[in-house]
Amino acid sequence: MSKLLELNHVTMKFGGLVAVNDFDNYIEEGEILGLIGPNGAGKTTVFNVITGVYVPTEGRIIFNGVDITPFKPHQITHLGIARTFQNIRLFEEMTVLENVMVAQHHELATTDAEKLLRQAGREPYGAGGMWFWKAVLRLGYLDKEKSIMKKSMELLERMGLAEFANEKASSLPYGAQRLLEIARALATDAKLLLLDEPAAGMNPSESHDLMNMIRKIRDEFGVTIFLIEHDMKVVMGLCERILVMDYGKLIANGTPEEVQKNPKVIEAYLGEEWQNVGT
Ligand SMILES: Nc1ncnc2c1ncn2[C@@H]1O[C@H](COP(=O)(O)OP(=O)(O)OP(=O)(O)O)[C@@H](O)[C@H]1O
Repeated sequence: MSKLLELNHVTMKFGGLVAVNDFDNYIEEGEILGLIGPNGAGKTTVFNVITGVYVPTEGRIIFNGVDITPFKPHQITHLGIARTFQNIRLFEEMTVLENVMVAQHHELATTDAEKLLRQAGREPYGAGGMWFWKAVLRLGYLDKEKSIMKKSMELLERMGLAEFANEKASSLPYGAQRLLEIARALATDAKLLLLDEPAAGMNPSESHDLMNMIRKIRDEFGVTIFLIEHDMKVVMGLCERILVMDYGKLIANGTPEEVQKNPKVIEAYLGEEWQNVGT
């Protein structure tokens, strides 16, 4: 297997606070990799430096052989890294289908529509610009719209969300909203999917379905998965390898079995209660 993403001695400081401290690891192509650790350990900051939200203070990030360290978020999305967030970030007023269609905005943006909107002084994807995309999607204003709609419907079908296509995103059950976020990320043709606490707020049956869906996405879409998760049943049952962070530092790297037995991990994070979880 080849390395899809490498983090080479990455450090991220916010003033005096070292949120990520000399993080040195990699993600193999096709892997389902977990990132765990206590609150404030630096997990989301790792996602933020990978996706270009922050440029790391030190170190390099290599994706598919390309040094993406200084790249802007939209460039990184374009190269094939997509993410979901801890708190669901859907366009609530749009339908499920429209949410997936808008996520392909880098395709829409190849037309003059975005330029037009910028000239008019409006942010294309901010609240003010949303009316515009809604109109574009509804009216079939752009030539590409039909193929984007077809691709979006196929994606919804594969994710088991097709029955909700014309419902408002906010009307979906919670677990389905989380799946819709993943569908949106996949719509960008991502090679690497970063999932920030995908099982947060899910009941046991929803998180069980989520695990199956994530495996299916990896197998059928050929996507590599890197996920942050506090639900140990999900992490231990799903991930092939797990990285553990504490106070910005990587303290362990191994299979679920290895990580569960690691005394440093038990002390920093897992404690006693995880032992009831099993694998
Ligand atoms: N933009 C920022 N400015 C200043 N400090 C920040 C910033 N982003 C994160 N931090 C700090 O960096 C540390 C790591 O935060 P981070 O959100 O990465 O942790 P986490 O492991 O994802 O935690 P959780 O499990 O609670 O989501 C925290 O102390 C946080 O307050």
